[in-house]
Amino acid sequence: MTLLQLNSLRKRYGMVAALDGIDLSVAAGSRTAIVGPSGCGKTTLLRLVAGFDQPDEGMIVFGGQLMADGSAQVPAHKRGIGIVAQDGCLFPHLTVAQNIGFGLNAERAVKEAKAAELMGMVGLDRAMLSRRPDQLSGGQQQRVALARALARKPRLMLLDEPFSALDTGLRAATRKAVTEVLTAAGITTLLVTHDQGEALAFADQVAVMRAGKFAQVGTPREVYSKPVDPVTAAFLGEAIVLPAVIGEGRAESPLGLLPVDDTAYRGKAEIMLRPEQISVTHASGEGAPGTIAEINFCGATSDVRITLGGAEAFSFRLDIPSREALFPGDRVMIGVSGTAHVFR
Ligand SMILES: Nc1ncnc2c1ncn2[C@@H]1O[C@H](COP(=O)(O)OP(=O)(O)OP(=O)(O)O)[C@@H](O)[C@H]1O
Repeated sequence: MTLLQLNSLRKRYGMVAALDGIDLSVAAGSRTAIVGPSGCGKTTLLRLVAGFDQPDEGMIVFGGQLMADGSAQVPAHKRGIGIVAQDGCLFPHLTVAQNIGFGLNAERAVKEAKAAELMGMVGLDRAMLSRRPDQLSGGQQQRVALARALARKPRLMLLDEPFSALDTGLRAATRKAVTEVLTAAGITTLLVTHDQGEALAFADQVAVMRAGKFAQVGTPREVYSKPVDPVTAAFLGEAIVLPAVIGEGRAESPLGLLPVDDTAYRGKAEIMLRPEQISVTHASGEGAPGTIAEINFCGATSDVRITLGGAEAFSFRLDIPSREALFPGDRVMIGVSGTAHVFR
């Protein structure tokens, strides 16, 4: 069942088309991530869904009800949508308990009991209920912000880069905890992030955004393994893109003859491989010949640039395990596993 439907949404700020025709279906109970570079329109989209701003054109339907269609608009507080922003936006002068209970229409004792229950849900010690936000770590503040949003029992939760202010380890742990809480509560979630890894790890549907449009919408595996174009491919991770001639399910490429994922296509095209498909060994192994043009030791892995067939035009960069001692000028063999993706 579709909980949220966006049709041809457009929003301009003066000359800037912040949203330029957005279509999206969000299934009830699912997790969708919207990922894209800074300024592509992610926050604008969340603001429109939350009801903080109005689309110029297009339609937002939530739970079968029209929320906005360019002229009419259901106000934010009547939508039943929760939001957690980048910095949590907790009220600094209120305690954790007061923050969580804020805006709840209930007696004090009921609010306090609710706050205590939600602290358990988001994995925080109830002893923190009497603290103020500045007495909590960044990760703890984000969990309180989530508890506050959960208190209103939203049907849809919007997360606007809620982990970006946290350092790497805490970020992954907080993301996992938040995902578990939302899944257990069965709350449909829309996450906005500029972090590809976060989007792929979090969501069952990923929408890749570029200049106010969705370049691609699909499962994490689809968008990662079958990106629509080289720009989308590079945005979602390291991509090795090479020219090729395709025919009968195979590509003639600078890396030799490779099986491709598009068996119908014939002719010239670019192909893409992900680095985990590539192995590099000393010249005695099997594969296509190449030369190490550059190598930078980074500990467990080394960043190498490899040229194929002596042509700079066919060079690519790759992180490889550092266990093999390789040096500039070394001849290597490059093995490929799996299929190459064809950009038609
Ligand atoms: N209130 C506004 N007035 C004018 N321009 C705006 C306004 N809000 C957003 N924009 C512009 O609209 C575009 C999209 O902005 P938005 O904040 O949605 O991007 P974003 O993808 O969320 O970026 P970031 O990842 O940096 O937060 C940008 O070019 C931005 O400068």
